[in-house]
This record gives sequence, structure tokens and C-alpha cells, in this order.
Amino acid sequence: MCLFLSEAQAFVTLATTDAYCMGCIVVGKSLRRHGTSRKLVVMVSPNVSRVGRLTLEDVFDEVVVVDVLDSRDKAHLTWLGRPELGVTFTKLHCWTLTQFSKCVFLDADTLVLCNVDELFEYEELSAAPDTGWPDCFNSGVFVFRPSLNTHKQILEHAAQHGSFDGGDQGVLNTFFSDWAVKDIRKHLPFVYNLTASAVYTYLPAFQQYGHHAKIVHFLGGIKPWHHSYNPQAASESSFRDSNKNFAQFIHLWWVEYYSQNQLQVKKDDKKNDKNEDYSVQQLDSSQTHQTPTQSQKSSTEALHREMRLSSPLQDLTLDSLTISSSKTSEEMNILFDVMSEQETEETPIVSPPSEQETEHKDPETADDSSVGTGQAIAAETEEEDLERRRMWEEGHVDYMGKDAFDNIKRKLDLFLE
Ligand SMILES: O=c1ccn([C@@H]2O[C@H](COP(=O)(O)OP(=O)(O)O[C@H]3O[C@H](CO)[C@@H](O)[C@H](O)[C@H]3O)[C@@H](O)[C@H]2O)c(=O)[nH]1
Ligand SMILES: [Mn+2]
Repeated sequence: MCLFLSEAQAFVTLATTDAYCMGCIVVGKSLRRHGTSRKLVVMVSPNVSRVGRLTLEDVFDEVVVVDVLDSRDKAHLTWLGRPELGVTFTKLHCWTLTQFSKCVFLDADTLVLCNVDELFEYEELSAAPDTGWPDCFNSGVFVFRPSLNTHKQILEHAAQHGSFDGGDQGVLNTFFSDWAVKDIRKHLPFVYNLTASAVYTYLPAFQQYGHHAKIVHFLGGIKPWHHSYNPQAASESSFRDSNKNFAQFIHLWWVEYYSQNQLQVKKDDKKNDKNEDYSVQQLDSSQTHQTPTQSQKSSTEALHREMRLSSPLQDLTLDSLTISSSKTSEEMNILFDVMSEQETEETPIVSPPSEQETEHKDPETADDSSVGTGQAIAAETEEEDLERRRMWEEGHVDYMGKDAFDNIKRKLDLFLE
């Protein structure tokens, strides 16, 4: 029964360009990292490169090709300042995924920070308020029920009324027009679609509630894949105020982008068993060592190479991305060093053991690890640090434990002070 339910539900995202494929990879990996039991589906338009699609196949259960739907509504999109967003009408095709009874749509520019499977308890159409106009919902995260009938009605509605912002959000808000007032149970908490905002009430609220964030949404023209995160820059003008908080999320985004994913490891294992080769890896013949981490890297690198050929973004070349990625790993090391330093100098920051861990702890080992002297802790910390560093470098970030977001944030805050 449970299995049936989880097979009939899916998280869905969308990419109509290779740049947005990068975002989808992070959406998929972050959902898997946090152990979702639902299927992962990505819709792609036919112009997405073969490498882009193959890379997505490493992460998603289904890659569904859909036609591009473009509002071509230059007038309204100019109001929004985002002429490129006409293609977001393509998102409306998510209602055609009738192999699922219920889905959660996530924009390609979102990052999942914990398990959010409880979103499937909500009904169509559930979404979080938009920070720009809170009586409208933001269409970056929403719960819906696929139905060809609803799909047809929405497209007819779009043809008849157009979209007040030129994108899908305008159409969906006028189609589900009673969202603001009819049923509060369809209002998702803001932490499921946390966007940055310059409104003056935002910062204190972020300080108070920001650590409850479950899904971060990098709304706006600049996406995480457009720049790398630099800890120093966090104190400079480009990362001031609310963006400073988001700089930390951008860092996490890059960590997730380069992390390994379980589906890839499974596929690599299969490949080794059958002695087959994957075309993504064949594209990267310069890679001699085929450890899972490197093969995973090679598929993202292959995507980067493809982007250089076909990216619509002028500034997004292989070179800039390579610099971004090396900067990122350098920064990860800086971050790691800061975390290690702080840990040996101060009380080690570790998440409290879960009840289960406490229950099953061997009393002998429990003696040294949990109630040892300061010296024992320091000695162990050094060893643990080395191991953790190795794990971190291989992309196994312990988000639920030592590398939990709260710990990283605390260390970054200290570092940036
Ligand atoms: O060239 C594009 C542009 C967008 N998308 C997809 O459409 C989504 C929405 O575009 P995005 O750039 O994320 O828009 P936002 O900056 O989030 O802007 C807002 O306005 C959009 C237009 O109404 C809505 O789609 C968004 O959900 C809403 O948050 C992306 O995440 C992608 O999944 C593409 O695949 N290719
Ligand atoms: Mn978005």
C-alpha cells in the first residue's frame, strides 16, 4: 500500500536550457540526500543537449521531454524585468504527468535542506505566499494533482486571459484565484519556499526563523550557477543584508552540485558488473581514474563542456565554471579549516546523538567517546577531523550531523564577524 502510494507521487522540476539543468541536478540530489521516498521527475525541452539529459538521468527516475510553451508576452515580461521567462509556461505541462496522482513541483533554482515528503499531505493547489505580493502565491514550489482536464483548462485560461507577469506565476494565480482567501490549509509555510527579500521586516524575521528553512529558492535573475561563493565577499557589498544569508545557501548549493548521488553509485556498480560504459563518461576520456566520485564529476564536467558550446549565457564558459569549481573546493577547504580550528579550540560541536544511537551504544566505546577527558576528545577530534575532511572532499557531507546547516552557519557567522 505504502509502496503504491509512493510510486504514484513525484517531485517534478523543469529545464529548458543546459544552465537550468545544473539547477535540476541540485534539486534532485538534495531531495535524494534527504531520503525522499517519492519518484523524481524532470521535464526537459527538446533543445536540452544530450549531455544535459544524460546527466539528469543519473539523478532522476524519469526524464520527460515536453514541448516548449512560450507566452511570448514581451509587454508583461518587461514589467517583470525578465524577458526570458515566457518559456516558464512550459511548467504548465506538469499537469500531464498523469502516471502520478499527486506531485510537488520545484523550480530548478531551489535547494532542498531536509526531507520534505510531508508536502504530499497538502492538496492542490498549495503554495507559499510570494514576497512581492503576498496575496499571490509563488509558483516555485507547489502541490498539484496531474489531470489532462486541468491541463486543458489552464491552457485555455492562459490563451484567454494571458498572464499578468508574462510567466506561469501570473497564469496560475488567476486560475487558482481563490488561493489567497479560500482555504488557509493550502498556504504552505514560507520555510518551504524561502526567498530573499529586501523588505525591511525580512532581516529580523530571517534571524529568528531562517534556521527553520526547508527549501531555499534563488528567485530572480542571478542564479547560484552564475557565480561561485567567496567567504570574503560575504562581507562586501554584493552580499550585504539578506543576500549575505543567501551567500551561505549558494555555498551549500555548490557543495550539493559536486556531491555524489546514490543513483550514480548504483549505476556505476551496475556498469562495473556488466563491464559497460556510459556515454557521459566516454565523452570525458581524459579521466583515467574512474572512482565513482570522479565519474560523477566527469558527467558534470561534460555538462560544463557542452554549456560552453551551447550556453545561452554569455558569461558562462567552461573556464569561468572551472574557476568557479576550483574556487569552490578551495573555499570548502577554508570552511573546513575554520570548522576544524574552532572545534579543537572550543567544545566540539556535534549534534546530540539520536535516541537510537544512544540506545545501541556499546558501553565500552561510549566511555571514551561521550564522557572522555578534554584530552581524549582532542585526540579523537584530530582523527575524526581527518576522516571528516576526507569524506567532505569526496562529497559525503554529513548534513544531518557535524556538517548540519546550523553548525556550518554558526562557524561561518564566527568566521565572517
Ligand atoms: O529559461 C528558462 C527559464 C526558466 N526555466 C524553468 O522555469 C522555472 C522558473 O524560472 P525562474 O528563473 O526560476 O523564475 P524565478 O526567478 O523563480 O521567478 C518567478 O517568476 C516565474 C515566472 O512567473 C515563475 O516561474 C517562478 O516560479 C517565480 O518564482 C525555473 O526554475 C526552471 O525550472 C527554464 O527551464 N528555462
Ligand atoms: Mn525560481
